[in-house]
Amino acid sequence: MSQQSQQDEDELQISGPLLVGKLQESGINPQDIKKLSESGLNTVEAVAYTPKKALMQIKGISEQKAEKILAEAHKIIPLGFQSATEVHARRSELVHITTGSKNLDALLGGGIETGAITELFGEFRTGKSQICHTLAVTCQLPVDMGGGEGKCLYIDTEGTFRPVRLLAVAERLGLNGEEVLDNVAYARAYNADHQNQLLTSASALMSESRFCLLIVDSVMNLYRTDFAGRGELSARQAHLGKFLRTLQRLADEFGIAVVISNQVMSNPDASAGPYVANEKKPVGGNILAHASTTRLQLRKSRGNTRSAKIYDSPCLPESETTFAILQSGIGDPEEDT
Ligand SMILES: Nc1ncnc2c1ncn2[C@@H]1O[C@H](COP(=O)(O)OP(=O)(O)OP(=O)(O)O)[C@@H](O)[C@H]1O
Repeated sequence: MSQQSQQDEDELQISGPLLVGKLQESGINPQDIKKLSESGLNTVEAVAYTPKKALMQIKGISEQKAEKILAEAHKIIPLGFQSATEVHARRSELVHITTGSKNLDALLGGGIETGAITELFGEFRTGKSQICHTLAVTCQLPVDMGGGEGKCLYIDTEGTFRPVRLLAVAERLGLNGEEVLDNVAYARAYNADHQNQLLTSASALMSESRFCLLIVDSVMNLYRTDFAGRGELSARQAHLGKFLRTLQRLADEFGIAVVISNQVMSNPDASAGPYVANEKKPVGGNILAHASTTRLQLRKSRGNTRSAKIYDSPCLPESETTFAILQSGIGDPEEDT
């Protein structure tokens, strides 16, 4: 093991999630631990959050074994009630990752929240992918500079990932371009099943070193092509639900920020819901709406300026701001001189 990865592992063990191997000390046998880890359950937290039924779907894990594993995991990770004071103290430690734009950060209460899913939706060219590229770099900054001091995982479903855009952001921030690229783990997803499977590899990577951001750009693209037609809608939503639950689990387990971009479609029933007439709404239905902690709507404005509006958030007001897409990544309109 290299010095760097040993250091990463030590850091994870001190402050981060507990690796699933810890269950061996509780009497779970190493073969069963290997099976858990091969199914994407790389931490004790992941095991503790998994329902018994799902554990029993792992080949070689019987009901009795699943009960024993869960009982031991719950001894280490208690899932009961806690006081609001404790919740408040934990939440005040949450890190926010800067978007590169002061306006956008202020709108988001400091930046992109870790431990949660943030959805960016809007028409093409509204800046969704550009925000993702900028975040892949800013997340690597120290916490006092608006970063999360961690690496980034980037799942690209559209083939629009461009490392050269990361280099431009790195240059602006005075970071070493080579190191910045090394800290981004990239995967192109080719179909909805593959997109789902990539989360298993993502979980394994996150249990090896410190990641603080997972990007999926864009979340619905492959679902829209793999599940065409109304007849497949319920199968699509079930598949999507599983994908989003895993994303949320990873956010909880590793304390990472999850950012998903999403497309929009014309709203056939403009009178229903909060979207006014002629406005396009995000795809993915209620399942996606409920899975996203914060939903940010992006719109095109003049030139390289874009507007962003909080559409749904548990604690942010529905306000609006503007930002700019610059050669050096996301910034503010006034920077563009
Ligand atoms: N190097 C650059 N410098 C400045 N602006 C750029 C640069 N590269 C791309 N842009 C601008 O970014 C915009 C595209 O944004 P982005 O790729 O984030 O769109 P999107 O919302 O992800 O759209 P889509 O749904 O098509 O993927 C375009 O207006 C383009 O001009």
